[in-house]
Amino acid sequence: MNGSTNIEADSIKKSSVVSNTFMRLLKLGKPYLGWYLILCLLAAVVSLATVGIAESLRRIINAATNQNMSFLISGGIFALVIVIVDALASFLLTYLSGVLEFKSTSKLQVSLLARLLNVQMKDLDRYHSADLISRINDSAPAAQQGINQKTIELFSNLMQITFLLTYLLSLQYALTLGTILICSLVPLVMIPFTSRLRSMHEQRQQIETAQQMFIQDTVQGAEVVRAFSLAPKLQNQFTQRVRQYFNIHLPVTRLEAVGYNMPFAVILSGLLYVLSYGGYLVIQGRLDVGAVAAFLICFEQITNPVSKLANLWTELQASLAQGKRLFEVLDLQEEDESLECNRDDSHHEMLINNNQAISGLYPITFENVGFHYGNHQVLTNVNLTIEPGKVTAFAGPSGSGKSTLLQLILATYEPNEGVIQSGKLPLSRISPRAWRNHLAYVSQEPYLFTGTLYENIAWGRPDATYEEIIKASKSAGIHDYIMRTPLQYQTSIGERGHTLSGGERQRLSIARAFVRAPKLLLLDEPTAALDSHNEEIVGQALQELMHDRTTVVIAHRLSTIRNADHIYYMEAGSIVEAGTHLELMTLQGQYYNMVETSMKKADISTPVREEEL
Ligand SMILES: Nc1ncnc2c1ncn2[C@@H]1O[C@H](COP(=O)(O)OP(=O)(O)OP(=O)(O)O)[C@@H](O)[C@H]1O
Repeated sequence: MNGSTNIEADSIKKSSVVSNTFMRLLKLGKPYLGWYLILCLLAAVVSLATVGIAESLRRIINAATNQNMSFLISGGIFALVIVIVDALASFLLTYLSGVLEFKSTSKLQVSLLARLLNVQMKDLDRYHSADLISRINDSAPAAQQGINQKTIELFSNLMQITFLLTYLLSLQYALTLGTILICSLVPLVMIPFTSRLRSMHEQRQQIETAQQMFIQDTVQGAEVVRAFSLAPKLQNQFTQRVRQYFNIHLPVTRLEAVGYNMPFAVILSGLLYVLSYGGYLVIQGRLDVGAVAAFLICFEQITNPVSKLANLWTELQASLAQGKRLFEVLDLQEEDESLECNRDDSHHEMLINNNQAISGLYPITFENVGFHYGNHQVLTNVNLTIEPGKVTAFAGPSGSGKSTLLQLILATYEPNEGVIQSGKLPLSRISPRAWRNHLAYVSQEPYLFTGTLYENIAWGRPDATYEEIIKASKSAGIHDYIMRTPLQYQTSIGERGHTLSGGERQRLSIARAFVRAPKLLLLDEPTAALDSHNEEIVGQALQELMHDRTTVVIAHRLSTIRNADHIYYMEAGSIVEAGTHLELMTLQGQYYNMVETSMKKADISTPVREEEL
């Protein structure tokens, strides 16, 4: 009993999701109502022309049968006019449909990407990048076409059926009724296939996306694949995935093949009916030969849209499946939408507060901050202050939560407990976009975009002048290198900057931070992955960048930590020690142990480092 109630509730939920998706797909077409109107008008002209062609055929055949030359000529002229009108309207219909399809799809893709760029990071974390790419590249066009193309098709098919049947009724009542009966069987034979196809389309899409993710991971991890000789294993895995895809694709193709072809059996029996019953009516003297020919033409012209209508339903299932994927992303909340604004805040007040808060004049404070990724508690009861104009460093073992803390300052994630404030204003009430406009972030592994060296620096501040870009790259110590490349600032750096060394990539990202001239600088140990030579060059650039600027730095290198104004030492998501380097060394606690261990290591590898400390 309980089980059947659950099944019923499930199916009600599913059908409401389907109807909801359908209604939302329809709404996507709202801005293009004018286009639809023109296209429907053209579709109506094409449908009328089809009737005109059947009628001209009837006239020509009857004129020939009755050996009437003047009727033959007028029938020919009538046919010619109809053919010209039909050709013109068909051309315009196809062309304008294509333009509309491009316009509407690209607009949808743009808004989908805009949404992805602004959603909360915790939501983005749930998706694989290949899945998101496929939602933009595949789901958006398929869902949009399900509305644009299919709405026009639906209208033009219905129109064609109506005009043709009206014309046939005017020719012979009984023969037309039989035709209608046979035609109505076409969609009926499709019904058993449609609902099964919808769920199978969804499954197939999921497997397709998983395959794309696999390919993307394999291609991006090409170096590791080669280094660990993973090719045979991955090939094997991919073969299994292809087989899995085949296992779902095969029944879908079989169902589609039966579903699409069933109507043709009905159509053939219909033609047989028109020929035999029409022939009988001619013998009886109740119909002329030209009318039978017109009936044959019209029957073919009616069954075509009728079977298209039936297929339309099947195709709509695929569009609905894609629409569901599309709306899932479009429904994700944007960062600014989650801003905590109460009714007393006027927009103006918020702006003033924001500007004050992000002016870099106020300390950033954490009060009892806690954070978890899903169920994984990463930060617990964190209390700290980041003083303006000073360098605050975070040290601690790997996994203690330093990068996560930096992400909270970046407002990439929101704390689950406690509050982070800039001055007196909680970060949760500042627009993340406005907040980030005034800060720069340099990570351990800088992300570079496909493009030129110039473009990659300019991402720091797209409106920067050429001189500012040069100055920034000089400060970051990358200018000389750039000038040695073949096209200098216009040299392309390949996908994610793979043509550059680690040090060059890092200096480029520091130049990006320089050009931004941020009020708040966040550094996630940018020298951690560099050798000692590069570390020195990048280190000098960083010292200049940090000068007189509120800086938060995650430091593994002792040289970076030692120079900080204030140090927080973290363990297992909590701050266990805080103070200056000297204070913490005097304390002889965890920080002291870390320094001692590092010095011993440095002693073995590079004696110079000992002097640094
Ligand atoms: N996006 C994420 N989703 C889930 N868990 C995460 C995510 N990012 C980090 N973690 C987990 O949070 C914990 C803290 O990670 P975090 O990167 O903040 O530590 P860290 O101190 O910066 O480490 P490291 O010094 O090695 O960079 C780790 O256990 C990590 O596995």
